[in-house]
Amino acid sequence: MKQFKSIQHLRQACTEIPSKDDDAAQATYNHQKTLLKPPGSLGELENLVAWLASWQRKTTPTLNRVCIIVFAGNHGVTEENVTPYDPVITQMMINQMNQGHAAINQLANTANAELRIIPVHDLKPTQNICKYPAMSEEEFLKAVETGYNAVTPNIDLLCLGEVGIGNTTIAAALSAALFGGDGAQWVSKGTSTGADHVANKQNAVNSALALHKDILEDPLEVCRHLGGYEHAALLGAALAARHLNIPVILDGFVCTSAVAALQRLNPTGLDHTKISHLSAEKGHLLLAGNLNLYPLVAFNMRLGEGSGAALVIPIFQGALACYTGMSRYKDAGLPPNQGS
Ligand SMILES: Cc1cc2ncn([C@H]3O[C@H](COP(=O)(O)O)[C@@H](O)[C@H]3O)c2cc1C
Ligand SMILES: O=C(O)c1cccnc1
Repeated sequence: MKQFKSIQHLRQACTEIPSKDDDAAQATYNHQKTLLKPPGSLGELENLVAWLASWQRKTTPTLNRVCIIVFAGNHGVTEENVTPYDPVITQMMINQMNQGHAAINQLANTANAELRIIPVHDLKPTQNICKYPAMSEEEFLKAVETGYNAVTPNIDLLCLGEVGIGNTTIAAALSAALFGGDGAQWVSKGTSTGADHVANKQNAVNSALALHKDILEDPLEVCRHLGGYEHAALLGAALAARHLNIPVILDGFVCTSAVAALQRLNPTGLDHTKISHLSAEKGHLLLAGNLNLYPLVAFNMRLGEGSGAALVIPIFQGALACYTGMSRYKDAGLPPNQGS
């Protein structure tokens, strides 16, 4: 079991990270040129195979074990009336997921993926970020460890998701703290349909930024002061995946905000991740742009739970099936590809 004894110890794990295997990526492009199709005709699918190979560090990537991990947490900022839903829904959604009845269960089944649901900090809420640091150092590091240790080395592709009433406010606060701007730029409605919640969310983000102004230059302190338990676990899981050569698919705004600090700590820190879909939360586009990570699809979804990440798994499965299943020109008795 991984333990982080201090923020400094965690910072070191975030900065000293393996790089990708460019030779494995190049080997996939070489093989793709021999396949029975015009060169490059599978477009982005060819790049996805190369990306999987470079982070799995093998010339023939595998997707035998695709795992979706949903981290759950609660948030003191719900005191600020930032969401119409009661925090008890977080536990209720975990129960539903454990019984197979949530949206994520249907999408996970469709993609043949394993689903793990992990409550963080026993679902006890963080402190209200408008008044206090969200977590103590110990609480923060424990939540990061929970995420880190949830990732087992046998996973081929890790999809990340979350549930936690109030967590889109936290996503906006983290994004503003890491990349500048204020509540007006980063907040949108989350689960709400009313303007009142949006105004309250903006005010909450602005007062949290003012309260914690002295730590905004330090990405991990930003995560501790303005983040949430599930956000910290998501960061830990994405970090573990990097150390274990596992590529990662992120869900929407909440997931992306949770792991963004990894790129601030090392400019390549999120290169092993892809954003699955562009969330309907407007902050997601701004955040993706700041991270230089571009979502694979835009379906106007704003659910969370890992739903967007699960949705794109079949794209990767299709890309790999072509790569491993197609004939080469020479298998078909044809001369080598004339287009290459
Ligand atoms: C029934 C229900 C199921 C959900 N599944 C994911 N979320 C999503 O909505 C919440 C964040 O939105 P906000 O910041 O507006 O509270 C998180 O739980 C997120 O996973 C849900 C929300 C609800 C109500
Ligand atoms: O994009 C997200 O992550 C999101 C949007 C709305 C509600 N929950 C999550």
